[in-house]
Amino acid sequence: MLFQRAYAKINLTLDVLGRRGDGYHEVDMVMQTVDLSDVLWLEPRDDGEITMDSTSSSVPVDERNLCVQAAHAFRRRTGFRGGVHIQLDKHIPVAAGLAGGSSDAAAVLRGLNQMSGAGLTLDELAELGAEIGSDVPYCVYGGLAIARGRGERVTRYPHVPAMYAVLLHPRIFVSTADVYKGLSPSDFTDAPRSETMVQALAEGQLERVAEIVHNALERVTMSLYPELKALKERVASIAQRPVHMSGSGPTLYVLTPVQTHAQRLYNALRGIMKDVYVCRFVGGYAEAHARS
Ligand SMILES: C[C@@](CO)(OP(=O)(O)O)[C@H](O)COP(=O)(O)OP(=O)(O)OC[C@H]1O[C@@H](n2ccc(N)nc2=O)[C@H](O)[C@@H]1O
Ligand SMILES: Nc1ncnc2c1ncn2[C@@H]1O[C@H](COP(=O)(O)OP(=O)(O)O)[C@@H](O)[C@H]1O
Repeated sequence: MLFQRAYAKINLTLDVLGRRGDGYHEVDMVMQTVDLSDVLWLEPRDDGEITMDSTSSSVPVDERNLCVQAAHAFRRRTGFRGGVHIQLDKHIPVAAGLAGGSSDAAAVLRGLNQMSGAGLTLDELAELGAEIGSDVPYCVYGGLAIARGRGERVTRYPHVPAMYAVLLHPRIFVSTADVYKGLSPSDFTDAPRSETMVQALAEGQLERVAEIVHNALERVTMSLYPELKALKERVASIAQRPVHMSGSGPTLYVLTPVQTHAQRLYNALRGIMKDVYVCRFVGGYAEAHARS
């Protein structure tokens, strides 16, 4: 049995440069892994089947699951014929803007690479991941990175900022496709903030980071879900710090470089919401099982 951890991400910046002809948007985003994770167990099957189970009833366990899609994509790419049963212990909220599904898919790619001995590089796994979803290539690497294109062009930064994020997941279901559809040209920019963000993180200007955070999708998500806007204002008044949204939402987060501040904030926010998490920024996945 093989064990893989699949971490959540938050978007520290998310700029949209414009709409493309293929139904996607050209984006430029700073992604950061946080230590909220799903756990996957991969068990070889003698009959060559791909099957899965999940602790969460909110995700399908058939071909719609990104884990199953990743296993098929891996077999197509490598010719690996082995079967696998995937046990998914789900802890990352679903459809939350935290890339839980993409991260699970990336974990299956890394896990099958190890199990099969196929020896694909992380770059090759990331390229394969793009067939499954825009965020999967980033999730193959994890850590701090800028993702461009539709998300699949990833530049990694080895730096791990000493930062905490308090995440809040209001139980609202958000469709990523609907949010992108709601963008208008006034949401687009030619001047993405990603380089500025990465520089501030590298220079340890952690208090500046919260000022640079930007998410072009926030206007749309907040207009689709006015209750989220109200919640954000309430959280800001409790936290006395800026509150941000990850990805297409609805997860909100507050950043602080001080662990005791994060813990205090967690205690205060638990009074108004059930799904609150104190997370630390973490680096990328070890490359031990892939050629470099
Ligand atoms: C918004 C982001 C930010 O990190 O994350 P989440 O909120 O999903 O975590 C991503 O761009 C989401 O990536 P992901 O969830 O992998 O998207 P995909 O499955 O590839 O696409 C879902 C749908 O979103 C739209 N889409 C996605 C990516 C992109 N660059 N432009 C788009 O317009 C398309 O309509 C697409 O059909
Ligand atoms: N392993 C998985 N975990 C979570 N969601 C999954 C998974 N496989 C497929 N999905 C589907 O993908 C959609 C987006 O899920 P998720 O990746 O959690 O959100 P987001 O893209 O907002 O970060 C959901 O509608 C869910 O049903």
